[in-house]
Amino acid sequence: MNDIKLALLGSEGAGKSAVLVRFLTKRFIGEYASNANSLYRKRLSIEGRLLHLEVFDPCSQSGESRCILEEPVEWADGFIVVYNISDRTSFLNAQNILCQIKEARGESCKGEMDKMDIPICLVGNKQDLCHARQVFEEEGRALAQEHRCHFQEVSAAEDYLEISNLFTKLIRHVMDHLKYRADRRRYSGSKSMAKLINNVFGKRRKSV
Ligand SMILES: Nc1nc2c(ncn2[C@@H]2O[C@H](COP(=O)(O)OP(=O)(O)OP(=O)(O)O)[C@@H](O)[C@H]2O)c(=O)[nH]1
Repeated sequence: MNDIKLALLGSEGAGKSAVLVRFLTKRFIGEYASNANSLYRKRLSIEGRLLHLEVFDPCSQSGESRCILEEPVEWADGFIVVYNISDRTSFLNAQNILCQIKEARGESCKGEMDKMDIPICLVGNKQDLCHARQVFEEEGRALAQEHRCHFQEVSAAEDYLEISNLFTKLIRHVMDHLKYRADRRRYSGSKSMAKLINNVFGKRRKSV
């Protein structure tokens, strides 16, 4: 069984827990405990493969500080960065978080990236509050393009299908990313083994 680890990041009140609870239970409760870090587990099957999903929903009550990010960025295979479309500050914070993920993973914020990008989905939540919109959908899409990540506007209060689809898309990307990294490790491992064999036996073979 494959283990997939996701982390939800974003400003306080952006709706991280609401998005996650919607995905896990199909429900919108309205109020969510936000004074502790939570780790949710779910078993699911994608493309016939049984997966063990873990999602980290960090407590963000202590503000927008960098230290909240450090643990989940190290731990997670993929990220859901949530902002509230009716709160521009949360969008600016999402922008910072995207940069911090890239920096922590050793990639420049906007520069050329690896062929296989870090699996991230930027989510503009609270789409039902479009009368109070402070962030245009195009801005979210442009930010996602700049960081080469998925993008989706949703309403945890009203949608299930879009939220479920975005999780599925991200999990598929994580599966591809993990496979890509494992293949690269295997390839560089066999390359250094070939080099070692060459170093040990290569010269002797020449002199025979
Ligand atoms: N109208 C509307 N309200 C939402 C939506 N999603 C979440 N909320 C409300 O926004 C508030 C914050 O939601 P949470 O899910 O607790 O947000 P959070 O990002 O987990 O917050 P912290 O745990 O404090 O970081 C709650 O009152 C939710 O009911 C949405 O899609 N639409």
